[in-house]
Amino acid sequence: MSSDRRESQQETTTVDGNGANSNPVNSTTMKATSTTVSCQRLRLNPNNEHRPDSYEDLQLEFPNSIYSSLEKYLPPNMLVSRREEKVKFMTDIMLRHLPHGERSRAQRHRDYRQKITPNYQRLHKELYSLNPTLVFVPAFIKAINENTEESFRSIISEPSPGVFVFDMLQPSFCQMMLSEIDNIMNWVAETKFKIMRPNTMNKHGAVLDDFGLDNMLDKLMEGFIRPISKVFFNDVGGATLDSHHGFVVEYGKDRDVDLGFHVDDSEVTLNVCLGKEFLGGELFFRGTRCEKHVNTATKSDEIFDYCHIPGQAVLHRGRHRHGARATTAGHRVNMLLWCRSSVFRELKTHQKEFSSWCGECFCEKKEAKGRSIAALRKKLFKARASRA
Ligand SMILES: O=C(O)CCC(=O)C(=O)O
Ligand SMILES: [Fe+2]
Repeated sequence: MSSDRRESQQETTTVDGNGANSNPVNSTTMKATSTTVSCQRLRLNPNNEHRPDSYEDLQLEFPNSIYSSLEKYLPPNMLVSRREEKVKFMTDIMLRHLPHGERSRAQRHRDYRQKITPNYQRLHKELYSLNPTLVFVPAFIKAINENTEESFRSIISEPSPGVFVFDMLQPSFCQMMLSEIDNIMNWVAETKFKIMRPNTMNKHGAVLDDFGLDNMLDKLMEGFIRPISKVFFNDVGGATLDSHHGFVVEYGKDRDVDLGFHVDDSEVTLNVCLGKEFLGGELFFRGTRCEKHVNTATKSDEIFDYCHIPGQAVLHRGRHRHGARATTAGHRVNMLLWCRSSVFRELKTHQKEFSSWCGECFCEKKEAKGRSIAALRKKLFKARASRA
């Protein structure tokens, strides 16, 4: 049996991350604050005159941009408060609106991060804020600044439908990230701290968000991945990506070997190789499927294999079925950003068919259309025959 057939007949797994995309506010103060503000409410009509604070430099429970947007709904007495007090107030309100299970999960995750952030000593501080010229190759920055489909197409290739490939990261940035990751792994080994792994399938690797890189990765998603996804993945919420799960995976000796056939818990996945030197590790793609059709057969034109190159990014729908072959020599490190859209997830619950992106829904729709045209033809033919 060829390896392709084996993969396409394998059951596809949905890989879940720990789902978190946020950093803690001091939990002791948080509890105290929730007692004092829990009876307070947001105002119904925003104060549009108010100029919100910037929250970008803070490690927050929810995406930073939400705080700036929510601020104009604060009651008048809160509008003049210090930024930290506004953060506590808004965090408390948002937490109160999470379902109970979600709230305790968020609390546990906040406690977990609180054990890391004050103790982990960053190696390269410049990695923690996004400086485009430090991170990206010039052609990528130029295409993003122009922000047109044409400019994206000039630097991005699509070797197979729905798989977009482009040069993205500066070699010096890859080096810096690799040494920061080594530093994280050394801290984990020295402190014997049991970290959460990136997802249900990888035993190695680390969640970058948990180590303070969440703000930088949020900027990467908002400023650089969302504009591209808006053009190429509009059908899965590419224009409305609003949260992420950012992590690294490591393959080689004493690390993961390969990654089974799966779909990601994301709308759009950015997968970029950081290095180092390795053999193998190819990504294999086998067509995009909705939940109902995730285990249906692969068509020959959906088979595509991709070889990782350091600095080069692959962008694909999370529902594009894929896996990674064994890294047979050396050490491979990849950075992943699972980008999610809450709007798309909500809309999806009201839909039954996804022919704009699911290969199987598309075929079913085409076949149904073919059948109805054939039935109509037959009817017309019969009518004409009976008139003759
Ligand atoms: O190893 C790779 O490059 C693939 C990783 C991946 O698909 C994932 O983590 O979701
Ligand atoms: Fe994946």
